[in-house]
Amino acid sequence: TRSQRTKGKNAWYKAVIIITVLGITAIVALVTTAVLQNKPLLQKYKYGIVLDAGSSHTAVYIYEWPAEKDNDTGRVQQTHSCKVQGAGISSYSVFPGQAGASLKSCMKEAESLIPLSRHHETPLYLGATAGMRLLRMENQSLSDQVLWSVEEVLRSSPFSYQGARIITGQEEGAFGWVTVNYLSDRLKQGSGTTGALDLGGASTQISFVANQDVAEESAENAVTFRLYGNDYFLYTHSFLCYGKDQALKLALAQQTQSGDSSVLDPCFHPGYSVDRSYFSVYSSPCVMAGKPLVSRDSFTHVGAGNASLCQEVVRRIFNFSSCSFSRCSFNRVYQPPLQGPFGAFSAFYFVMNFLNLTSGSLESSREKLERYCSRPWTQIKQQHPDVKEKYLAEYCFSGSYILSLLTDGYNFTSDTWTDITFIKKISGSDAGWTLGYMLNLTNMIPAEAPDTPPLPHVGYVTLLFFISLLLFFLLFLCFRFLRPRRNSQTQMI
Ligand SMILES: Nc1ccn([C@@H]2O[C@H](COP(=O)(O)OP(=O)(O)OP(=O)(O)O)[C@@H](O)[C@H]2O)c(=O)n1
Ligand SMILES: [Ca+2]
Repeated sequence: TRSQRTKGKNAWYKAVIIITVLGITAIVALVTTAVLQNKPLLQKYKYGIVLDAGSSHTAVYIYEWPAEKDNDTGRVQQTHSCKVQGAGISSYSVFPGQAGASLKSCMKEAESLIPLSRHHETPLYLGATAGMRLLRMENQSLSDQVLWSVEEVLRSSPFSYQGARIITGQEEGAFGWVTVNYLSDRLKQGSGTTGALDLGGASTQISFVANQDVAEESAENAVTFRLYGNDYFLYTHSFLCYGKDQALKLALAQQTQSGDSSVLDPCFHPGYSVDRSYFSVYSSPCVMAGKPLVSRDSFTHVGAGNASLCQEVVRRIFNFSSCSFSRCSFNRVYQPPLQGPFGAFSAFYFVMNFLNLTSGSLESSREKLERYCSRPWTQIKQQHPDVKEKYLAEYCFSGSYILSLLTDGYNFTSDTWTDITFIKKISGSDAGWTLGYMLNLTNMIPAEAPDTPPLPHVGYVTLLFFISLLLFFLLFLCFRFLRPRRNSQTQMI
């Protein structure tokens, strides 16, 4: 009976070892499967191209996103941008047929960057902004010819051409807002959003979430979006002619009304002196005031370098005289109370970054600008030999214009000034309307929140591991309690 007992014990030990080994193998296999199952496969990408045909230049943006996750927020990003040589497409009004040719080298670059197999399914859009809006106002036939010319070139590319059009100021403002909030991952979370401030050469846009009254008070400034299951009521406005190049023309037109042979301009550095033609100032449809009735064709533009006087000059290009709404920004345009924070991009960034004014209080920005504007033109040129003279000469004006637009125009104060962040890129993608425009046209932001599994992946694997461990332990306990009873019975016999 003793050998019987030892035999039984040995068999029992063998069973325990086999069960332990099998149990551990099963747990390891289970967890490995759970981990591997969700491991991303070799990443494949899809692509989209948007051409931003601005008033001062055209840029080609290439976006990419993981092929199997079309609807996932934050997944679309800019992989490349190409700056088209020369001025914006609206400047080809003299030879409209040549507008398309200017895009060719950037389009070739896009062909070489996007994998061949994806070319035919890559959507391609062109959106033109304020420069083309102004050309259309002046001469619709010329603006049509420019669009046909770019269309011809884009159609002949291997990509899936989706159209070239002049987008509205409302779209430009609203999609800039979508871009900024998509890139900062604020949409899916449903948390607070960021307003968007865009300054171009010919127009400027302001967009922020306001309450639903906007639609009642001024329907043309209201845009609603339903994104990831959240409703957003946006206020947006685009001021045509208030981009920084057109604003400079407005300011110069104000100062040349007397028709004098020279103008002492506080917005340019002391020692700056350039001959300008009256035509170059008054040729834009933005300049309402007529060209003064003088026989001379040009005037001498002389700098006086005084930022506070410049702000007074600039303030005169806004009309604050009347408002038929509860409140206005300027030019009789409705604007609800500001709701921050704000991201200010494109020329807001270029200019403020150049002037080192991207941080600090409104007062310190004013002081710094005052010092910068008063510096002699020769000194400024010496300090920045590689900046184009045309750009360099205008930074004092542009800085003063931006301060005046944001404070006198949009009503930012010393307190709310710090709500504004001057930005160029967010997570590697340029801030601007193009990304939002593409996301919208490709339906890449769903109206409803996508269904997500109740547990995150790590939680799921951990839970699975502990449940298997528990089962294994229970099995082990069963064996342990079964054995002694059978043994004692044998002993009694
Ligand atoms: N490094 C740079 C790049 C551009 N600019 C100027 O910034 C202004 C606006 O540029 P941008 O935002 O590119 O305007 P566009 O998109 O061309 O114009 P719009 O949006 O009005 O059509 C232009 O006067 C341009 O000359 C600048 O000062 N410094
Ligand atoms: Ca622009």
